[in-house]
Amino acid sequence: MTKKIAVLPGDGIGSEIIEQAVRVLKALDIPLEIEHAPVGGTAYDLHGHPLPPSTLKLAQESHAVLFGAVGDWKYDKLPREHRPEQAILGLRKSLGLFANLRPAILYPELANASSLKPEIVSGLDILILRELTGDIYFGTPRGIRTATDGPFAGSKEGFDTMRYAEPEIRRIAHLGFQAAQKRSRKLCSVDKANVLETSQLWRDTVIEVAKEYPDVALTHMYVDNAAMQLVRAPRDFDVIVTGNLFGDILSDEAAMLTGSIGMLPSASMNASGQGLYEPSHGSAPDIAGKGVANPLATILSAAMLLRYSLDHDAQAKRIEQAVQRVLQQGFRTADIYEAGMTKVGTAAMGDAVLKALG
Ligand SMILES: NC(=O)c1ccc[n+]([C@@H]2O[C@H](COP(=O)([O-])OP(=O)(O)OC[C@H]3O[C@@H](n4cnc5c(N)ncnc54)[C@H](O)[C@@H]3O)[C@@H](O)[C@H]2O)c1
Ligand SMILES: CC(C)[C@H](C(=O)O)[C@@H](O)C(=O)O
Ligand SMILES: [Mg+2]
Repeated sequence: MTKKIAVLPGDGIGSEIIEQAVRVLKALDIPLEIEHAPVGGTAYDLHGHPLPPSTLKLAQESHAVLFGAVGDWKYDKLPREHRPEQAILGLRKSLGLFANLRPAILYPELANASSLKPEIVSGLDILILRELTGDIYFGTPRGIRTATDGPFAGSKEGFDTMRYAEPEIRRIAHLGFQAAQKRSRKLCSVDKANVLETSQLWRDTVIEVAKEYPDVALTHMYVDNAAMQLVRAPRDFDVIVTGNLFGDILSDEAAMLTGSIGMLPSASMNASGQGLYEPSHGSAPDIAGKGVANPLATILSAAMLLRYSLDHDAQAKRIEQAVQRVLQQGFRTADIYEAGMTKVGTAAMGDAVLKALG
């Protein structure tokens, strides 16, 4: 049966990197119906909304969404609901994409590109499981108001609400334990339970859920320590489960262990297996339009799409092996370049992956 894929390139480098991932998908001989739609600032300019109803409808009707990136500094002065980032947040919330998988894997060929020394990072393979539809990202009330008490009464104050419901923590915790069972049976839950009530409930709930997974070794770590341990001894981690905000920050940190944020793919899944696949990075306005962005995180996200939403594990592996092959052949975009390698732009990296598919 032909599967429908919604392709939402977005802003900045979004269209450059998505183009390469779509070329790879089309080269696989899998019957796919691929439909593009505008999102983010691009959609705001066209339709006055970063997530137009037609784009949301396409995403809802598709088996999977392949997403580029959204955002540009030029929209920073818009009211929040019109900003490009609301598109990705809106898609996550509307599609119920609560589980965000961000695998940080160091390809051996990039050992010198990592921000850490090869002896600390070689063989790195960790999975950050980030809860994606709760936390301070979506909690209400939020806003900017005049403070009525405290030393700053009378001044403007910004406020947000961090919140997690117990079932919300429970469902991501289950996925964390199940992911750990398929790997090395180690799960580290990251929170800030020494300060935050939300985190206390998080920790208590994860401990409850752990009773159903006696074969998994559960540890807990405060997020500040986790940020430190990730650069001190990253291989001590296997699966990390954490909330939306901490997961956002820790996954960018983990990306640099793999050589570049341009290497970190992601899958965001809902309860019925529908997924949105996107690189973990943003629209990179500083390099947009120059043809130099690394498309590999997006190409690897397309591999995750095949694995998790279309059940084409063999084709997913084919892409992952092709990526490894181009790295072995010495092709490097600027972000992972080192002397002696062949520096290529976005499209030439796409060409190399296509060729390496075999
Ligand atoms: N899911 C998303 O769409 C998403 C994710 C993160 C940030 N953003 C948005 O993107 C915009 C820019 O944010 P930012 O600068 O903080 O983060 P960013 O991830 O866009 O860029 C951070 C740095 O990484 C580099 N970089 C990112 N992707 C790269 C790639 N594929 N190849 C080579 N270098 C790459 C950039 O050039 C920049 O120097 C903002 O509007 C932000 O809100 C969107
Ligand atoms: C653009 C922004 C809303 C998004 C997030 O914070 O989740 C991004 O940083 C990410 O990691 O996907
Ligand atoms: Mg982020």
